Amino acid sequence: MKQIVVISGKGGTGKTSIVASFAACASGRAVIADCDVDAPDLHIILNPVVRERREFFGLRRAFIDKERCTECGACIERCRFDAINNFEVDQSACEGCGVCTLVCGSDAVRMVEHLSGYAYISDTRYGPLVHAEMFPAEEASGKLVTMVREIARNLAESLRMEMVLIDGSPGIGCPVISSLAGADLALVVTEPTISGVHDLDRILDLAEHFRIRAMVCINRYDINEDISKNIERACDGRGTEMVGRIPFDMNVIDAMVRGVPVVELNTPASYSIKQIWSRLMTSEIM
Ligand SMILES: Nc1ncnc2c1ncn2[C@@H]1O[C@H](COP(=O)(O)OP(=O)(O)OP(=O)(O)O)[C@@H](O)[C@H]1O
Ligand code: SF4
Ligand code: SF4
Repeated sequence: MKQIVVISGKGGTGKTSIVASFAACASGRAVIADCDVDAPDLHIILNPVVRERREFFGLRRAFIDKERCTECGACIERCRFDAINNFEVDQSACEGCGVCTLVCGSDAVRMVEHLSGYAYISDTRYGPLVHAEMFPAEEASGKLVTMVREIARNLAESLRMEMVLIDGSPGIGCPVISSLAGADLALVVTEPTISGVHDLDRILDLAEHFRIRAMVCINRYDINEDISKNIERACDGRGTEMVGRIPFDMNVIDAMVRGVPVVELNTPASYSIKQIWSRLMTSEIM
């Protein structure tokens, strides 16, 4: 069973449109995992029917037992996040570091689990989808990504699916590291803008660091063909394979509004996406 992750250095490059199309291409052969847990939107195109919900416990938070607290102030002094005021922990400021439990000589602080979101296993017309929601102001999205990936991997194994197809988080922070780790192949989606070029470099460095084979595609390549050529040269220079160029195509937006993967329509973008999929499937890693 192989794990393919689609990532991008920045949001809005077209990652979700591409993963939804790949889901259609892989229909019945893949478990799909939406690891963009901070802003999940794959469900908009895949219209999942939820089958199972699992609780997600993020960071543990501190609680002070007023009965035991001697009001010595040691925890207030040592909390780096100024989360303790008037011998009470402000739950939205507590980062769960646990320092207060270590400095309290009266055993008055407890670290308590709390519900931070849910992971879901759903059915879609292309196969199972594992997705998640984080409650507002919650943190630990990297941990939730790890949970989504673990559920997806176990599901793929039990259903004897060929692959897990992962819609990764954008950026290069903790959630994207959790999306990438242990993947067999990463497709990096970029676009021909200055920030796109800069972010591409950072995300390729990250994939290289984890020794994950990365390939690149340029979405909306024709909005600036000069920058697209620069991206191609940069990939050449790094020895990274450029697997495709997707043109700007209003049908992609239309498909998203209609809730269908664009590959289900006959359009210039869908043709390019199918070609990219074929290249991924014929890569020696698969
Ligand atoms: N080739 C294209 N031509 C025209 N519009 C496109 C193309 N690819 C994507 N779009 C549009 O760009 C927007 C962003 O695409 P999408 O949501 O797939 O990107 P994303 O990288 O997953 O974004 P996010 O980081 O917000 O999840 C959407 O409105 C989508 O319809
Ligand atoms: S767990 Fe850390 S952040 Fe939270 S109150 Fe204690 S010291 Fe502060
Ligand atoms: S360190 Fe313990 S006893 Fe001292 S103020 Fe904090 S909770 Fe209370």
